[in-house]
Amino acid sequence: RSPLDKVPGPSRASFLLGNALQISGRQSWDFHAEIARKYGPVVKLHWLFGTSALYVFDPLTLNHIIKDQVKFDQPAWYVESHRMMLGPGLLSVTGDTHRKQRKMLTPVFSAKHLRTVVPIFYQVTDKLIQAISARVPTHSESSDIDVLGWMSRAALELIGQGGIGYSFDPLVEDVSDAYADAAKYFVITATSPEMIPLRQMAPILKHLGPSWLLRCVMEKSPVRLVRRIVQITDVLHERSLDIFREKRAAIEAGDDSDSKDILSIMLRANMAASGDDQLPEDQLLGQMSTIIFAAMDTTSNAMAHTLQLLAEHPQVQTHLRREIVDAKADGNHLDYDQLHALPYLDAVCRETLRLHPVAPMIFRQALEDAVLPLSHPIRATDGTLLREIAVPRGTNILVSILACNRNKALWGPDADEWKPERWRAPLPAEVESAAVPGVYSNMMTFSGGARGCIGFTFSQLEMKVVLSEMLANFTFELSERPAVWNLAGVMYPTVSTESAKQELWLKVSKVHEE
Ligand code: HEM
Repeated sequence: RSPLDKVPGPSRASFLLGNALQISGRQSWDFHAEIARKYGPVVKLHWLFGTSALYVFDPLTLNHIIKDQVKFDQPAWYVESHRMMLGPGLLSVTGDTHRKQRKMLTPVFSAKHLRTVVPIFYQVTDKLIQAISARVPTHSESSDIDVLGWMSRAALELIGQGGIGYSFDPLVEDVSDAYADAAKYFVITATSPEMIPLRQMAPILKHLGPSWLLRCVMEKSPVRLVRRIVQITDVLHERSLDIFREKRAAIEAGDDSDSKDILSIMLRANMAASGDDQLPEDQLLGQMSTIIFAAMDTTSNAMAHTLQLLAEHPQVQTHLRREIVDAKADGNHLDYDQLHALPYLDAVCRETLRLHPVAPMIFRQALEDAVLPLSHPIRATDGTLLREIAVPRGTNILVSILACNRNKALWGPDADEWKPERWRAPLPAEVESAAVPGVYSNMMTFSGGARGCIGFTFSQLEMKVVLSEMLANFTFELSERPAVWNLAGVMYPTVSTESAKQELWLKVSKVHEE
């Protein structure tokens, strides 16, 4: 028996998998909405292999979970499986090593540094615009374009050039690159619902023996997804190693003293660090794959989603284009400050990331017995009132970013609607007083605390550069091909609930000069 048994929640759907597939299935949006509505902001779920988990979006409870990395951190299965796939980067280290890595990387994401990356972002975005223009031949007609495909290519190139100083894709021509292909399939494969039960094995597999033995087992696995992940991570690792060695040699030879990409800055900072603060080679390498993994699909899907919403709301699109075109009066690129001073662009980005948080839920585990407070008491299954919940060590916690961002008690009855205007007025008092522990605008989209998204300012800048140029050059309308969003570690669009191919089609035409 567990103290969690008193917490209300849905009944078990499967003996072995509990509610895990219901909560992580591609079309589990209704299940999320239903349990949030029916049971409130703390819900007990039946989890894998007969265990229990908590599904949480109560802001006070989240504060205790997100801000206390000693008591609550990412679960062992999450950390170990990331380590197997990406190496020891930020997502797969804990404790002091995590703190040391954050200390080294944080300055790279400062506003001071990001200003220097803006020209790199525009070089990439100009090519993106050129490439799409070539596919929208006349001024009077529109073309059906897979905007997700283009946003993904651009996002890889932006993190390639801005993150590791490497070009994967010229954009203006179609070339096939093994790394770009592998990167495209990595996130969807690694975060698919089918992988969640498999990834739980990682802490056990770690003790199987030497890494070559583990590799042999994975390569021969009867599960196709596991074999696929081995192939993908091999490609990612080999190329990362080549780039890393080339870059390090250049820096050591003094040929790369002013490159602005994250990797160069990290390598230079590492060389300058004192013995204790220095990171070993495997951690620097792990960082490269982690940053690319964390940066790519998240931002590209957010940008594609924004374009889809603008196609669905033509008036918002027109208003936003007007704001951008007016600011670009002389036709030049908008600089860092000008981009951040555009109120409507900011409102559109915030509202999209609120309603459609790209990573809809994240995992935590209680590392020791703990007591979690609740904003409001809840009625337990035995009829008593619960003001706090005793959480046994090892309990899995699903932080519902989705439910927190759509919480009607905070955002009001229209919380499920996309309304950029809500950011043009003071936010509801309930939002302000809830003190949601997210790093971004009272939302959990980028999480918070010591594990909050380190790249959120990078991502914001990327979105604003790309969206401002896309809107200045093109108009977007809905295509006949539907866009179906699927829930996963990183949500993604397909044309149907059956299709596995990530794509999002819109009718794109050139903006008419007035
Ligand atoms: C719309 C875009 C993005 C969203 C919604 C997003 C969201 C998140 C979330 C929710 C986490 C917390 C994960 C957890 O605790 O389990 C996270 C972590 C992280 N993100 Fe992002 N992210 C985005 C873009 C980026 C970009 C562009 C980068 C890098 C340039 C990045 C790098 C990272 C890293 C390295 C971590 C791990 C931090 C740590 O554990 O210390 N992300 N992100």
